[in-house]
Amino acid sequence: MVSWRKQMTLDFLAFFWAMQAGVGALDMAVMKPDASYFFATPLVLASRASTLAMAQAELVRVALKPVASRIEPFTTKGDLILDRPLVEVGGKGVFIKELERSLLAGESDAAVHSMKDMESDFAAGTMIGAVLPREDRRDALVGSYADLDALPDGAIVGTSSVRRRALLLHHRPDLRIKLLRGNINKRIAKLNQGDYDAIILAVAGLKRLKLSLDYTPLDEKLMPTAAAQGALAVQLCDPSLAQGEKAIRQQAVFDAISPLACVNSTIEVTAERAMLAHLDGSCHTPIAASARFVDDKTLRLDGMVLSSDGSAAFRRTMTASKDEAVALGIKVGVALLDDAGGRGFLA
Ligand SMILES: NCc1[nH]cc(CCC(=O)O)c1CC(=O)O
Repeated sequence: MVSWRKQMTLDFLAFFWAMQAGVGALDMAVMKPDASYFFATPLVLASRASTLAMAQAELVRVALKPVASRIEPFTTKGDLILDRPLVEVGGKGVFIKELERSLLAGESDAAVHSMKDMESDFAAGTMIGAVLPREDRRDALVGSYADLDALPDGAIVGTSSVRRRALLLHHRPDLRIKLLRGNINKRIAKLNQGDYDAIILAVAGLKRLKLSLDYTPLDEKLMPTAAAQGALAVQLCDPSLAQGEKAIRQQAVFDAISPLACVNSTIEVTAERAMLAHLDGSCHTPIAASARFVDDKTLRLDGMVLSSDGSAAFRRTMTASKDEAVALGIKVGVALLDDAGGRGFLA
């Protein structure tokens, strides 16, 4: 097998020869071997070790073909501490930091994340190489009840998300919300044991794990979703900051990852995350942000902030050109803060 470095040289020589001989761009495209030649060793995808994270990383691995890649699992702090709400363990970053460390240390080439779990600012020197086509973003009511209205008085509902808790209590103050952490299979096992009447999980996770169980996707009018829910992000080192051989490999990684991007999903999550960043990226505050295209050029962003017990809630919907996703996110964020009477509302 020809090493990728030697192949680079050969490719350059071929290009040089083609320039000299006046071969057209079309012929060059045909001469160019497939992207997998860059990797003497396969592209290493870092993932959390949970079953959902591994299934998501596998989606990226398959999408990357013909570039050869393998998945390297990492156990994160968020996976180890399961008896406390995420906000107490250190917020969303607990799922991400170990993967970022592996990227920066050169142990992995790219990291696959649920974008919902990424803070607004990630490790310096890294970037989002691609946001994949988004899965169904809705929350699901899992269990034998067909809808929130069908839950009996005082029913015990499992979730550890401050947003889901606040929204549930907003609609049904009688419900008893009980902490539920751990990977999806453990959560479902706890439901089946009878610890809860129902639990809330993301539809995206259930679909990606191909779990066949009873669930009802919840209407987004009642349960607006978290920023970037259902979106997968691939994070990598910014190749423009590297030097020498590292830069060559990081550029090859970038070139392999960037075609996986879905433009519309990227624009949606950009608006949602801009709103979240303007309000509070810490996930202490219940915040929903969900953007959708209303036509080819126009984006509508639905944003909501609630008090943690759901008794107070503010919601705004605005539209803007798809080229102004960040401005739209900030505009909705500003309006919500104004409605809520300022930053004092954010816990
Ligand atoms: N914090 C856990 C988490 N992060 C992303 C998902 C679901 C997959 C997605 O939103 O893409 C989940 C599980 C859940 O909310 O049920």
